[in-house]
Amino acid sequence: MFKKVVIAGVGLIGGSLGLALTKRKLAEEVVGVDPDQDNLRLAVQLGAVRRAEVLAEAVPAADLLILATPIGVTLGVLEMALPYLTPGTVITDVGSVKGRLVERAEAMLPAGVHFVGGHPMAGREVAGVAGAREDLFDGASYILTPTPSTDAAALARLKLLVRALGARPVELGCREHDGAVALISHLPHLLAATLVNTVAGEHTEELLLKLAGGGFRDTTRIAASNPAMWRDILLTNREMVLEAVQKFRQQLEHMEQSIRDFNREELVQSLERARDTREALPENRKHVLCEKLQRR
Ligand SMILES: NC(=O)C1=CN([C@@H]2O[C@H](COP(=O)(O)OP(=O)(O)OC[C@H]3O[C@@H](n4cnc5c(N)ncnc54)[C@H](O)[C@@H]3O)[C@@H](O)[C@H]2O)C=CC1
Ligand SMILES: O=C(O)C(=O)Cc1ccc(O)cc1
Repeated sequence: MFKKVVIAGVGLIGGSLGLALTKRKLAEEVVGVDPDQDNLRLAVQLGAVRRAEVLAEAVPAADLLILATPIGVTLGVLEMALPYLTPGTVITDVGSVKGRLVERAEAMLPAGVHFVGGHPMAGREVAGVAGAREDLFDGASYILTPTPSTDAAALARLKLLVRALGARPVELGCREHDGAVALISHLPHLLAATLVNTVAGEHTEELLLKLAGGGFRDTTRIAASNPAMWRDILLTNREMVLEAVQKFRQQLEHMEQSIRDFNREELVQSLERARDTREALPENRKHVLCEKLQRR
């Protein structure tokens, strides 16, 4: 499918892409670029990349460049790669927030080099290549964010790649993407962290954690994720996250009022609506929700 794939940022997501590309024979060679030498060595050992290179040697022969870095440095890495890019290279990223990234990337690229924004809706609570998994993207949605100037052939190649990873390509505009992930990924993260902190703020914290059963575990699993990554996500998608918080606050206040008023009908209506919506959630989340997988 690809001759040379270069992954800049061989962490959890970059490493998982490297493993999937290699194990599924989707690329002749996968090369890693990362300033963290220990992580890079481990990536080679685990087979996520065949070897490590620096951007200047890796990029010229790349037919696919995947930017899998923290969102704050993605554009900087692309800028550093600019002098080495050759026509025909397709570039994609995996960032959790798009903002103006795609617009800026498109504006800086030379003719014949094509950028298509990407975002796999799959992850784990651990950072670094040590947590990378070949099957991370199996059954997941994988968002692509084409624009009116996106090259149709580059988009088609990335859609094929996404399918070959076992994921389902979903096309969204950047703003639409950021609004959607604010509600279904960023807000849940914020709430999981807030829920844990609510318990952590009690003087009986130790007892409470001892008593906590599946409900607390299930609703707070993602609070164990990488804090630096989530800080970047929440601040980069600030506007959409604040809108989502506002919507959540309205729902919470509605529930609160039903309880205050002893309004049995309204309370059960809210709970029934939530149950029915939750039951209709497509069942494709083995990589995200399956506890067994996390323990492996
Ligand atoms: N962790 C998750 O569950 C998901 C994360 N993402 C996105 O994937 C991206 C990467 O996240 P993770 O893989 O979780 O993080 P990670 O921390 O596991 O990996 C990031 C890697 O980028 C490297 N890096 C930092 N600066 C670099 C530079 N200048 N050049 C090259 N490499 C550099 C780091 O050394 C690290 O190995 C983020 O943009 C995040 O928003 C997307 C979906 C899920
Ligand atoms: O929110 C989730 O479903 C996860 O647990 C994994 C995850 C984290 C960050 C992303 O940008 C996308 C997926």
